[in-house]
Amino acid sequence: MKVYKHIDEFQKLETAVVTIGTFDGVHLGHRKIISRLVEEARRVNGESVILTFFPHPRMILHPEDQSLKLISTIEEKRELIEQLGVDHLIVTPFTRDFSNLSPDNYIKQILVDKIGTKKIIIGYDHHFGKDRAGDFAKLQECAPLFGFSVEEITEEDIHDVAVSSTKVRQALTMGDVTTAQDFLGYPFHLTGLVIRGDQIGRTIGFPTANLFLEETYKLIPADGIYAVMVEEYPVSKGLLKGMGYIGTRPTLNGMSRNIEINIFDFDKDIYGQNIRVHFLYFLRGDMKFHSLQKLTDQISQDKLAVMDLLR
Ligand SMILES: Cc1cc2nc3c(=O)[nH]c(=O)nc-3n(C[C@H](O)[C@H](O)[C@H](O)COP(=O)(O)O)c2cc1C
Ligand SMILES: Nc1ncnc2c1ncn2[C@@H]1O[C@H](COP(=O)(O)OP(=O)(O)O)[C@@H](O)[C@H]1O
Repeated sequence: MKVYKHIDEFQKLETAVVTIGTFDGVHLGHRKIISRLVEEARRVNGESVILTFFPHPRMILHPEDQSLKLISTIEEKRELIEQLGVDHLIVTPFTRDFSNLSPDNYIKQILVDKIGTKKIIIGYDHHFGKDRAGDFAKLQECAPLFGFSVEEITEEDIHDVAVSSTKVRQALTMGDVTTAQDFLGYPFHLTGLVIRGDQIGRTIGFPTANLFLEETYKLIPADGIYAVMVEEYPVSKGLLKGMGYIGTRPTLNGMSRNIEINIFDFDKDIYGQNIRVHFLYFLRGDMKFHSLQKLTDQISQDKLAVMDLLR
C-alpha cells in the first residue's frame, strides 16, 4: 500500500475507486465498506484509494485540548487498512483551507483533478465541503459531469453491522475490552516503548514492563487488570501471554497513570524495546491494598485467573 502524507503528493490515477472517512479503529462497519472498495477496484481493474484526515481539526485548532481520544493511532490505522488490501492511503491534514472548499470545488479539485475518481463509495450520511454542505445527492448530481459513479452504503447496511467508533470508545472507557473486540473484529491494542519504572515489580516477583505511549490522543482503556497478549513491535516473534495493569498504583500512593505488563514465563530485559499489547479480558478494577504483601497475594490470584482465561 502506498501512503501519502498530503493530498498534493498524490499522483492522479487512471481509475481510482475511492472512499472517504476517519475510520477510527477500522471496525467491522469500516471493514465492510473497505472490502466493498477493494472488491470494486478489482472488478473495474482500477485502484482502491482511501482519503482520510490527520491531524483531526480539533488537534490543530486546540492542541491544549486533550479530550479527543482515538481508538487507533495514525500508524495503527495505516497497518489495519493495509491488511485489508487497499492500494493507496492518503492522510491529509484537515486544514482551514481544506475545510473551506465548497462541495463543488471539493469534488472537482480533490476527487476529480487530484485523485482521478471514477467511482466513489460513500456512507449515506457522509458530508463534505464547507459547512458540511456536500452529500450523497450532490455527488450524484455531479457524477455525469465528471464521469464518475457513486455507490451508497445505505442506512440499512450500516445498521446491519450496528457498530460505531463511539460505541467502541464507550466500551473501552468502561474497560469492556471484549465488547470492543466484538465491534472491532480484533482485540484492542496499545503500542509503545518499554521504559524504566520504580523497579519494585521485580522485588515482589512480578516484574512489569512499563509502557510509554508517544501519542497523547490514543484512548487508554479504564483502569484495572486485564488478560493480555504481548508481542515485540514492529517485528513480532510471536504472542506471549501476560497480565496488564492500568492505574495510578494507589497501594504505593502513585500519582501518574501507568500502563504495566507482566509477561508470563519470560525473564528478558526489554527496556528500550517497542511492544504491542492486545487486550482480551477485563479482570477487576484498580484497588488500594494496605500492604505490598496483600497486593502481591492479589496479583498471584490475578495470574491464576488470567491463565485460566487465556488457556
Ligand atoms: C496484575 C497486576 C495487578 C495490579 N494491581 C494493582 C492494584 O490493584 N493496586 C495497585 O496499587 N497496584 C497494582 N498493580 C501495580 C503494582 O503496584 C506495580 O506493578 C508494582 O508497584 C511495580 O511497579 P514498577 O513497575 O514501577 O516497579 C498491579 C500490577 C499487576 C501486574
Ligand atoms: N516477565 C516479565 N514481564 C515484564 N518485564 C520483565 C519480565 N522479566 C523481565 N522483565 C524486565 O524487567 C522490567 C520490569 O521490572 P520492574 O522491576 O517492574 O522494573 P520497572 O519498574 O523498571 O518496570 C521490564 O521492563 C523488562 O525489561
